[in-house]
Amino acid sequence: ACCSYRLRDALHPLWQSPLTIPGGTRQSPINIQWRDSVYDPFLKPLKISYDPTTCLHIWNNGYSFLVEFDDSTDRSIIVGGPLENQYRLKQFHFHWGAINDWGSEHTVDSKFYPAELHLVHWNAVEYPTFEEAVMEGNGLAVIGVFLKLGARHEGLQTLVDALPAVKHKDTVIEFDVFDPSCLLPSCPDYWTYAGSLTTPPLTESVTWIIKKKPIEVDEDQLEAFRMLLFTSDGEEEKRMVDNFRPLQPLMDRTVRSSFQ
Ligand SMILES: NS(=O)(=O)c1ccc(C(=O)NCc2ccccc2F)cc1
Ligand SMILES: [Zn+2]
Repeated sequence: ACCSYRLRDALHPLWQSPLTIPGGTRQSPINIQWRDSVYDPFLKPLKISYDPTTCLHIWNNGYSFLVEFDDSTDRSIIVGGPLENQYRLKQFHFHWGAINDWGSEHTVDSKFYPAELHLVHWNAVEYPTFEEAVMEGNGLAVIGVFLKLGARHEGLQTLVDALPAVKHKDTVIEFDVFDPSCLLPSCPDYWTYAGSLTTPPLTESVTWIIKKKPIEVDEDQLEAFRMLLFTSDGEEEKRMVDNFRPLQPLMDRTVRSSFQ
């Protein structure tokens, strides 16, 4: 019974693959224990410059909905913070729950937020393609932003209005102009740690930059996320909710903060 319990526990329904990578030492997401994070005065401010016209389309990939960008040039980049190089924006997506009590991937002092935004960037200075960067320890940089229930977010609304068009898995809609910096909190404070992708292939290639302050969205906007489907048109409908990975062990890692 004990081993089957462990086996059942290790194979998460959403990913069908082991939840912890055998031998993984830097898996994500993690709980950020505020008091255990270490202020690093050498961390630089994160510099973000996105060109809204690099936006391409919104795509339901059966895990989340992604807003993808033209990453063939350095028009939308981040630099500074904990990063040695500049990193190119490739896509952003969200993770959310069936109800407001959970949904984020990272937690802060064991508190879940109802949703979490991930802005995915790759190191185009050192690697020729995203696919190669995904396999390297310093290949990716993902900015995580917590969403909390509150006022309606006008910038998010343009995205929410497009979601009915990507209700089913493998549907895509053109999305010409969008500036993702409108989804970032104004406060510059962040935590950073070395981690991994939170969906397969779970590679340990991500420098995580988690913003301390959440953005506010309203109930209708969260509900719009929850009307998306994991399933393709014609299949038995499964609502796209609870698309977050369980917390992973911190192991021998320190979370640094850019603030005191
Ligand atoms: N939730 S997250 O950690 O921010 C995350 C970010 C990006 C991916 C991704 O690009 N997967 C597809 C993929 C495509 C090509 C090569 C490798 C890949 F993982 C997965 C998870
Ligand atoms: Zn993600």
